[in-house]
Amino acid sequence: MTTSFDTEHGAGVTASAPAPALAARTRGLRKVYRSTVAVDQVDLDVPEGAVLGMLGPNGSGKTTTIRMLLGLVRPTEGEVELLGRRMPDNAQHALPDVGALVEGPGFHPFLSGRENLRRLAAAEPRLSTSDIPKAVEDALERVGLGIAAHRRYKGYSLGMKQRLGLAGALLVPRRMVVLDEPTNGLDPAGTREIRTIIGELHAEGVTVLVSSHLLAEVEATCTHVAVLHDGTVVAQGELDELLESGSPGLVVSTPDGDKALQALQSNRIPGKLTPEGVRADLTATSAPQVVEALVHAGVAVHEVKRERTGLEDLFARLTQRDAEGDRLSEVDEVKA
Ligand SMILES: Nc1ncnc2c1ncn2[C@@H]1O[C@H](COP(=O)(O)OP(=O)(O)OP(=O)(O)O)[C@@H](O)[C@H]1O
Repeated sequence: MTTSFDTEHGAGVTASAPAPALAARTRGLRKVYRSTVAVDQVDLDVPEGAVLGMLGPNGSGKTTTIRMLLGLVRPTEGEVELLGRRMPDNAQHALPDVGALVEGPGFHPFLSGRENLRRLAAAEPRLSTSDIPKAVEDALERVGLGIAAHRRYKGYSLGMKQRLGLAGALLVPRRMVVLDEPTNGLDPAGTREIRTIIGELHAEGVTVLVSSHLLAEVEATCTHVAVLHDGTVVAQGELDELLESGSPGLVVSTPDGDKALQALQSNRIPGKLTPEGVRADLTATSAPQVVEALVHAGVAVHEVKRERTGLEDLFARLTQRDAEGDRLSEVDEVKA
């Protein structure tokens, strides 16, 4: 896929297949803090309507990337486009459509959650004064903070602070919501609620960018993933494709296991018997070729599925510090 940077409209120009519309993207993004390279050569694509999970070890550059996307930090080099607008110069046009929960939202410690949210709501260009009370109550309810809304922010637990930050992001309908570690400090019930809210936003067509350390959460909630390591993106794309790319195996359910294995062998496809049928190795062949070989041999194929690795395996392999060569070859595979 070839892309170009169209600052006015945000649409990628392709020579061949049409590019997916992108809610956010970066090209050659780099941020250097004195001697620390926090982010380097990051080309991130966040497709419209996706729930993209940004994963990476501590210090891999997730927060810095998010802050540059939102115009909170100016890149040392590179370009950022958010909802078709160049950032940070067009922040005032892009940001009203973007709800964000980033580290350390500036809430006032001696005001209640509700009062803090009202102050935030007053600064929302899309909210009229008369709509503020309802918008605030709706957002508090949505994040499960209704009962504690009268209490001072100062006395909130970390999880309650996270919920209030999330309420601020959801004060008005958004085209995109950016959540930096939203489950930080939340108990399992709170984590489940965040998952539900992300699911609701996705169903409404809102693009969600969420950074997380919780791989299981990302696997359960995200359609897309970007893995960062040492400030660079080592893999990105659809979650299913990334998971499948790590395991070149096809699991075939069939009552004719022996016949299937024979068919694989006569087509020089490595395979083995499994309880449900056979597993064909896809290192040197494709899934359609396996199916064709089996069907041609008269094997009753009931079900075919690619083997998937867990996100945890994929993440470990991509971010392994002592396996640079392996990591790079896998990235090529993933991007191919
Ligand atoms: N304001 C800053 N000044 C100096 N160095 C910074 C600053 N912000 C980030 N860094 C450094 O940049 C690197 C990337 O940090 P960043 O917070 O973006 O990573 P992260 O992936 O979000 O980490 P975590 O998962 O721990 O939140 C780290 O080495 C960090 O110490």
